[in-house]
Amino acid sequence: MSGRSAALQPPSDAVTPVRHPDAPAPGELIGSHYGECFGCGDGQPHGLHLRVRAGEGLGITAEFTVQPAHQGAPGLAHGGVLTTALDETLGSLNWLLRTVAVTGRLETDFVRPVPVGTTLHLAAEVTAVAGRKIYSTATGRIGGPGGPVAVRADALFIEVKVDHFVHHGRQEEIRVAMNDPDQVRRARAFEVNP
Ligand SMILES: CCCCCCCCCCCCCC(=O)SCCNC(=O)CCNC(=O)[C@H](O)C(C)(C)COP(=O)(O)OP(=O)(O)OC[C@H]1O[C@@H](n2cnc3c(N)ncnc32)[C@H](O)[C@@H]1OP(=O)(O)O
Repeated sequence: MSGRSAALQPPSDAVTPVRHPDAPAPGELIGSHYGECFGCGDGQPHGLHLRVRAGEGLGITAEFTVQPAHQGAPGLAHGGVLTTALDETLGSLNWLLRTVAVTGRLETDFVRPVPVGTTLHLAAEVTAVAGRKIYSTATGRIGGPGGPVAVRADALFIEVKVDHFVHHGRQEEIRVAMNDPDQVRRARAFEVNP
């Protein structure tokens, strides 16, 4: 059983967005947007260390292997961790639009249990854009990229300015990020008009 709420249905004036000409090439590994990110950063020992690749059009793929630190029930991935993997994959679609956006709404269907040690093969795509609202969908499969769906999600991301993070983030981390030229470059890479 699945279904998305009305808030995740694109309005009638939504359009199909265009892949940004400077988006990473299909097949290119998309680096982490922030080293301390729980989803994609290398700086989090128990993070997901998600590896994301740009796909064709408005799609991307990603992989994440469930570790013992990600358990909910014995030997099984925690649902919140699986949702994080979907959220991070969907968030990486920002790179294809070169837009900065944050998750506004995310609805997950848990279809099959995912044991520890399993590699989750994720695929996500942007489906529509209406003003600042970006609609997207993702699946996570087990046993290979063509294997059965274990989780799927629909999401609404809302475009924000980089200032969103500077204003809301704890100053300690913001200061470190702003003093890191690589981090500033990565943040600016999301923006169409830096
Ligand atoms: C320096 C370092 C930089 C690093 C960069 C890394 C970036 C990558 C990060 C990726 C990390 C991975 C991902 C993560 O983990 S992102 C982290 C998790 N997400 C957040 O923390 C977001 C928290 N929420 C907010 O900040 C605000 O609520 C936002 C910004 C989202 C909207 O507040 P804002 O005041 O700006 O806008 P608005 O309220 O006028 O709404 C605008 C439109 O949107 C519609 N709407 C809004 N919410 C919802 C909803 N829940 N359901 C349905 N609709 C919703 C709303 O009806 C309106 O529609 P319309 O009236 O126009 O039709």
